[in-house]
Amino acid sequence: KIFLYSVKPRKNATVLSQKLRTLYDTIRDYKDPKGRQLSLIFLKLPSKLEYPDYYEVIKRPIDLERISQKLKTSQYESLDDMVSDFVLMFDNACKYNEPDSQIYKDALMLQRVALQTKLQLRED
Ligand SMILES: CN(C)Cc1ccn2c1[nH]c(=O)c1c(Cl)cccc12
Repeated sequence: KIFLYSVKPRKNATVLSQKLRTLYDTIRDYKDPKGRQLSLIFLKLPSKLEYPDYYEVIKRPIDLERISQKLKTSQYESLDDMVSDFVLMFDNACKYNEPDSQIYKDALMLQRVALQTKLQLRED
C-alpha cells in the first residue's frame, strides 16, 4: 500500500506525536521496584453497575483507554494537553478512593512519573 502524503506532515507535528507516545507509554509501562505495573487498574473505569456512586462523585471520569483513544485520533494539541488528562485521572482516583488504598498511592506515584517525564521531554 503506497501512502503518498499530499502534504508532508509538518516536522513539529511528528515531534509532538512522538513525545505524546513516549509520555503515554512511560506511564503505561511504569513498574515499581517490585516489578508491579501500576497502570493496569487505570485501564478501564469501574462499571456503573458495581460503582454507581463513582459517577456521582466524579464529574469528569477518564481512564487510560480514553487517553489512548485521544492519542490515536490526534486529539492532543500539546504535551500539557495530555498531562492535564493524566492529572485529571489521578485526581479522580485520589478523590474517590481512600488515602490508605493502593490505587490512591499508585495514582500519586504515576502522577509524579507523568510530571517528571513531561519535564524531560520538554528539554529534548
Ligand atoms: C474502588 N474502585 C472504584 C477503585 C477503582 C477501580 C478502577 N478504578 C478505580 N478508581 C478510579 O478512580 C479509577 C480511575 Cl481514576 C481510572 C480508571 C479506573 C479506576
